[in-house]
Amino acid sequence: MSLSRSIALIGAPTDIGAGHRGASMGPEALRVAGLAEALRERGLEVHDTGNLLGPYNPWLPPTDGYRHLAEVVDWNRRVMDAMGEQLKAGRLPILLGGDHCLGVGSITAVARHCRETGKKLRVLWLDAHADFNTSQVTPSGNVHGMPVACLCGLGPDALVNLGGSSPAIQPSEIRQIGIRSVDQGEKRLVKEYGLDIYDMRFIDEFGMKRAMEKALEGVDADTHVHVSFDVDFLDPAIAPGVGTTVPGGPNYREAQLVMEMIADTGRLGSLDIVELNPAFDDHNRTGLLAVDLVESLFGKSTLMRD
Ligand SMILES: NC(=[NH2+])NCCC[C@H](N)C(=O)O
Ligand SMILES: [Mn+2]
Ligand SMILES: [Mn+2]
Repeated sequence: MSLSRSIALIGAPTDIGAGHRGASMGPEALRVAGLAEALRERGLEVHDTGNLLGPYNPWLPPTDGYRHLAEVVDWNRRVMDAMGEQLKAGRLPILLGGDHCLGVGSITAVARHCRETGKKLRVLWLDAHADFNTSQVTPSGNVHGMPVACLCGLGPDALVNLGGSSPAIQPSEIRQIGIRSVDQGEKRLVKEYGLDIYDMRFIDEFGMKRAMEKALEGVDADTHVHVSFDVDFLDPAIAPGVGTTVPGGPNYREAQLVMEMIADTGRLGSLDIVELNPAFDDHNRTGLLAVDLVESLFGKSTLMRD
């Protein structure tokens, strides 16, 4: 990655797709944890574009299998437009979520940018969850459990067709890492769509190094790598500040290795940092950890390599 590359921070302060309130405070927690300063320290130019404005969370129960679908669509349109604008300007956009439903807008923009520029797309989905539910099988109606399905063409028309062509991505363009909570009906869909998943069982058996080697296989000079970093990917012992904790996630060293191996490809083109929920955090500990990991993602490595 060339160090002159400029970065755009895009705040999307909403918890519209989540089952707990508070991810709306994520962008500010990341700023307070020093995200922009840390990236500048790495020699990168950082433009904080501020926060997008979108509908408030009416906090209603789901209807027809979705909670707040209209508002979710509205937020995702804004995210898609903002990400698209920065990609067009040649900047590397970082979405500061916000809950993970925003991955639809973010990755739809990235996929379109790849089509327009003739790049291959590799999405690395770092998460405890597969986020492949539909309104038929969701246990919650929360759209943050559905973005990967929507991106693959399975979901409500307004999200599936957000960028005007469906599906936004092929299942073969995504790799999921750290997965350890997949709902019953979701499991069936994930198999049917042939998602490439490096779950905690794989990581236990073969190690994070092997999982990442596999996840990065085929990434070359023509590849745009998008990282969708759901902070609940991390073990809750080190990252309590999320709404949907699942025990048994990657520890600090494993998470660092993930980020370092992605950095080593030099192909990082865009990033989501989502699901950080300060209402569940302890003195912004999880926000600080997220910033620390993002530094590694942008090439802050061991003393040996610097
Ligand atoms: N992005 C997330 N944190 N997703 C959590 C999803 C939890 C659960 N699978 C659901 O669909 O409700
Ligand atoms: Mn997620
Ligand atoms: Mn998750």
